[in-house]
Amino acid sequence: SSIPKMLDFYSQFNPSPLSIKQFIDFGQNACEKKSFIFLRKELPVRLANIMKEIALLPDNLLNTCSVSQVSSWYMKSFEEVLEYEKAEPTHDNLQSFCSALEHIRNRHSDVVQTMAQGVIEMKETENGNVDSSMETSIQYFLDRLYMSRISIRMLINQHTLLFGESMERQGRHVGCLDPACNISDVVKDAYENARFLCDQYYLVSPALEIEEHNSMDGETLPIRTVYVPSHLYHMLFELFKNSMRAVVEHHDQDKCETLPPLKVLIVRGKEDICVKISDQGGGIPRSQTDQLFKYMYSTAPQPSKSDLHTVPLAGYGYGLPISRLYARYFHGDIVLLSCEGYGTDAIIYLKALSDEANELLPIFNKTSSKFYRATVPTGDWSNQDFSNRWRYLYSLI
Ligand SMILES: N#Cc1c[nH]c2ncccc12
Repeated sequence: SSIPKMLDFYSQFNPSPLSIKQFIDFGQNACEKKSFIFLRKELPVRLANIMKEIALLPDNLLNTCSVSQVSSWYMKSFEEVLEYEKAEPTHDNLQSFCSALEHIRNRHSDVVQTMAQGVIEMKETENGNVDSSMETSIQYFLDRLYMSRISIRMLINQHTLLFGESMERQGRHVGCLDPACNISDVVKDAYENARFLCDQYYLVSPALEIEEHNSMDGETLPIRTVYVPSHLYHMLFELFKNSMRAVVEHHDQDKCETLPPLKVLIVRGKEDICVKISDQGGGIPRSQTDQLFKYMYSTAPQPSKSDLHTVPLAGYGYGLPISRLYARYFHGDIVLLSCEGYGTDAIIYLKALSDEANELLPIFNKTSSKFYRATVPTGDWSNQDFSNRWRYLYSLI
């Protein structure tokens, strides 16, 4: 039957969140047929859910050529997966399913940049005055689009790593998961790479001090957990770049003082694992902290490509909002606590227990579609400026 009918059909189902424990348990004695049977239903469900939401976008964003480009990528991928809806799990079909997934993953590799371009195009058509309710609904949508994309790429990566050509044993790794991820090793890795960029541009960089406390499981060190190292690396690399930039720019060089070091504290608690990066980079005022997580705010007209690699720590780009989505994807978070005039603590929270680390997935339903069409009540807090209406509405969801 037609694609729009299939869209309506599959968008009625809620996505099924998997926990890190389920990913690991399945992957440790993985069965390609079971994975195929699960994915040929779950991928269309997740694709259809987010495609319904793309269709609800404000017209001035939906009609930009960038957003229609992204929408056509999703439509094409949805069709391609549906070709396997009733296919027999023969060796050939399993093999072609795997390459179809790799093809889909490549098709969607530039979704984030293309959406950022769409936001810029929209700002141009609105000649810059985008009201805050528009900003809030774009923030709401992009958070959900990118979270959905993280989850679909996680499913595709697990299947192609476990059953694809690159079958060579990944040591103890299970797909892109490491059952014994050494957190301080990932911290050092991200620090060294951010420091390389910092040295290249500023000729100096702050030192790193790491401290670990394990209040659980016999206080064993180093602290290890089941996680996706590439997700943790992405978050740490982004935070280190911002901390280093703040420290170097806050300390004028001619005094030849050594820069204050970045201090990282890794703590294993009963429920949470925390990775705190403390810098003495002068901090930012409280009024600006949540701006750093905004897609609209951080979509400054992109410096030309040449600038981006010459000024590696320039702008904030989408790094912070997307890093926070990676943390939230398995029910963790990223929080920025700044003391203006002194420095900033950036804390990554992870779930300590893999059976509590469930995927956090957007669900297309009446609530989410209402969000795009709502007329909101007048302010209900004293001297609340009316731009915060959406925040109030958001709090209801
Ligand atoms: N992320 C992050 C940051 C970590 N330290 C910072 N200082 C000023 C502005 C942003 C940051």
